Amino acid sequence: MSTQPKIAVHGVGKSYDGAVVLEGVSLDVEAGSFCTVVGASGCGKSTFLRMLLSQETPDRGAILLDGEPIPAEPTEDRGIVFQRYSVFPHLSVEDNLILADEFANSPRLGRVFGAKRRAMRSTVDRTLEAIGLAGSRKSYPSQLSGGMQQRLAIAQALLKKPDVLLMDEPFGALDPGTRVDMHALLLELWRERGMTVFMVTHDIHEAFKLGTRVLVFDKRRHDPHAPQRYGATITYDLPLDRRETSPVPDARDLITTPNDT
Ligand SMILES: Nc1ncnc2c1ncn2[C@@H]1O[C@H](COP(=O)(O)OP(=O)(O)OP(=O)(O)O)[C@@H](O)[C@H]1O
Repeated sequence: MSTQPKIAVHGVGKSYDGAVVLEGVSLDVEAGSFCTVVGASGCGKSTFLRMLLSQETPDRGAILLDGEPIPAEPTEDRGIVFQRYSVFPHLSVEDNLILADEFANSPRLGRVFGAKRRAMRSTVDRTLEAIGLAGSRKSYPSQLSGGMQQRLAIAQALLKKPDVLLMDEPFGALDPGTRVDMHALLLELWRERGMTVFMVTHDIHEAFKLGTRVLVFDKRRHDPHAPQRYGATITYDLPLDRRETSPVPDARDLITTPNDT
């Protein structure tokens, strides 16, 4: 069995206009991991995610995907879900999912026919049931609640069957009840598909509930006279045994503030 990590990050750093955002970020992630990413606002979590998607390039260091340098452009095998719904407003619920599935099955043409099309219809039907939108299949996104739109966005990303799913606060705008439903759906699909997931969240309980590994981003060094001099890195990398209920630490013990140093 190969022990090659799915994603390997070696000494990655990133600055914007002279301000260091990330420095010395290194980690190996095995396929099928569910990494949750937490840290103070503005510490570079989204920047890190955008680098994994190739929407952003590191200034230094390297990122490897399956042992090879990560492709320079975003690719279909790396799906992304943002906090705000990224669905097509001019397509119905059903057509949004059909389009995602067509691209997964025929990335060049975006169209499938015959038996493949019938199989795709049944996948879309099952997905509509799973996300509780079967009764709204003909509705347009503007006719759905925020929670329903976000469920559609997540289902759309999952139907593309990405190898690596990148999620930036995907549940941030949802009410607590819908959040719990979406957690269950995401965990079910993650287990079924064996995807490698990175999810940024501000909710430490969500991080510990969903993750098999919690990554805490924070600054190791602070210069009070030049706050932009140092960037954040991974200060805690906490593997979780999901068979046990791990106690959730107090976030204040994990994330320091400049006054702590
Ligand atoms: N394209 C860009 N150009 C200039 N500065 C940027 C750019 N993208 C991010 N930044 C800066 O980098 C820093 C980190 O931003 P990032 O969005 O990665 O943080 P974050 O940890 O995800 O924050 P939040 O939790 O508030 O979403 C911020 O100071 C931000 O202003």
